Amino acid sequence: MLEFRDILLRQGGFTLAADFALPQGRHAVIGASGSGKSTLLALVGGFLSPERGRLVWDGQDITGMAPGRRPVSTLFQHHNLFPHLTVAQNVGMGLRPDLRLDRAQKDRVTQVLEEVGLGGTADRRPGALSGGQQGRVALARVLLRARPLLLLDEPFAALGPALKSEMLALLSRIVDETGATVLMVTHDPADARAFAPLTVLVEDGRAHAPCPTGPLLDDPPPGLRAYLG
Ligand SMILES: Nc1ncnc2c1ncn2[C@@H]1O[C@H](COP(=O)(O)OP(=O)(O)OP(=O)(O)O)[C@@H](O)[C@H]1O
Repeated sequence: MLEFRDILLRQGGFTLAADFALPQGRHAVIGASGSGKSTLLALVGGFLSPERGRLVWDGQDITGMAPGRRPVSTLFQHHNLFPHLTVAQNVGMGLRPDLRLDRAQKDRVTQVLEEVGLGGTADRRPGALSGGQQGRVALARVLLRARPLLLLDEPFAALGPALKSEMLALLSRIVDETGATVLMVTHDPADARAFAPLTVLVEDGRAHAPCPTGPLLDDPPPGLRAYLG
């Protein structure tokens, strides 16, 4: 469980407040543009520090912990793949950034590439793959890191609808298998409905406690209604 205990984070003239607990499982993060969704993820990832409050993961205070030491992996919209490395090397970096992988680790890379439907692409470079395949490489790297907290910021926004729903289904399956806790920022209510039983609404600099996705989107509060159109 991830607890936001009386958090206040200041960024320029903007403040983000959060005071709730996030249970294990899949969560969408939804809210108008500029409401603070990416800021919330940056707080959990350790890239921004709160001026007040604590962030607690499974009873451990991680407020001051460096990003690389947190139990967190992040999947960004721009997949941050290294163009000069092969697919297998890009994925292997999830295990060891220096890429000194032993036999068992190399086998795990092969296995996770199979899982995301990329068996046979290990020796290619990202530039030789489609956008959807590149997204899967980034997903494979995140899965291999196997951190219990997964942050996704509009991860599949660039994909077509069919590929996107395929990736969301794959991600849901793997998250359920691993028992991870996920926060996924999305602008698409259909993605939130498909992926996340619970949604964190971010409204005017306040992140609200997660609530059931369907009812929230069926009857959104005025700000969210205006944003969703
Ligand atoms: N580096 C910064 N310095 C000062 N203010 C910032 C900075 N980055 C973002 N902000 C402000 O913080 C607020 C929240 O930004 P954030 O990116 O979290 O919103 P968001 O909900 O993710 O928006 P979007 O949906 O448009 O990506 C915005 O009002 C933005 O102007």
